[in-house]
Amino acid sequence: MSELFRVEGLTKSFGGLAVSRNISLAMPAGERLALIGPNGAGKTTFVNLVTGQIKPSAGRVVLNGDDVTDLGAVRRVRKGLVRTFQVTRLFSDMTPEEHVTLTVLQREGRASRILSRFTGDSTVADEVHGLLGALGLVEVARRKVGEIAYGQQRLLEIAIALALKPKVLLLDEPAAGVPSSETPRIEQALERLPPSLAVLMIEHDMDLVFRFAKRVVVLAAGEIIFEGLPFEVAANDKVREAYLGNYANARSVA
Ligand SMILES: Nc1ncnc2c1ncn2[C@@H]1O[C@H](COP(=O)(O)OP(=O)(O)OP(=O)(O)O)[C@@H](O)[C@H]1O
Repeated sequence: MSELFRVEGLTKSFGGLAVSRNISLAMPAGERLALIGPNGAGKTTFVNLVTGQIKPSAGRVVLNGDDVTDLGAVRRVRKGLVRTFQVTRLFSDMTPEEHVTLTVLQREGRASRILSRFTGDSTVADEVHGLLGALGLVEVARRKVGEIAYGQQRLLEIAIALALKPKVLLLDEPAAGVPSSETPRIEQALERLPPSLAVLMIEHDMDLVFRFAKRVVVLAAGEIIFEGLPFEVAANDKVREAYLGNYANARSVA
């Protein structure tokens, strides 16, 4: 498939610490890419640079042929670059239905009318229902977020991200903090993401990485040290070295 998204020479330092070193990467539509690496490798920083939360000191971010490097995060979202966060950012007193409805209305530029006027809008309601259904959240659609399982909260974040109609979706550890009994639900939801969407997922759970990803990129100390097929990653000496420096247990990349 043809290229949808590309970063070129993305570079960032915090003080004297080089956290992104000349990172270049391209993704076609429909990509399923896992970005892995030891703690502190610069994975979240990479997502922050791509989505405009922070500015690079050098390099470019290109979406659909447009250079978006100078755009802020909100304008990048409108162009289709959407992320989720490592730690949930939801309102515990609101329901999943309200979260997704507000996101759809915001996308449509109608959020100022807020919830009072949307109730009769069956197009919005249908879209919201469809998104919640796709993520398996229909039964909890009208429960307060603070009362639903953490795995469901994480799924809600994906529903919200999808409500923004992304072209490229960056998932920062979608299974982090989720009890193992709930991870199959996350996996199923990831499998059902729209096929044309390009997805980059940061994840430490290697079982999930191997099931999800068609391609794996490994970052260590801000640099790409490996790019290839999932089955190749564990056998790569540079990768083993990078992980073994941080983890006593080689299973992390096995
Ligand atoms: N705003 C910041 N100011 C200074 N240093 C930062 C900032 N953000 C990140 N860092 C540092 O940059 C390095 C990379 O952090 P980052 O969170 O990108 O790594 P990561 O690969 O996502 O790690 P983890 O797997 O633990 O989430 C770390 O050493 C971190 O302390």
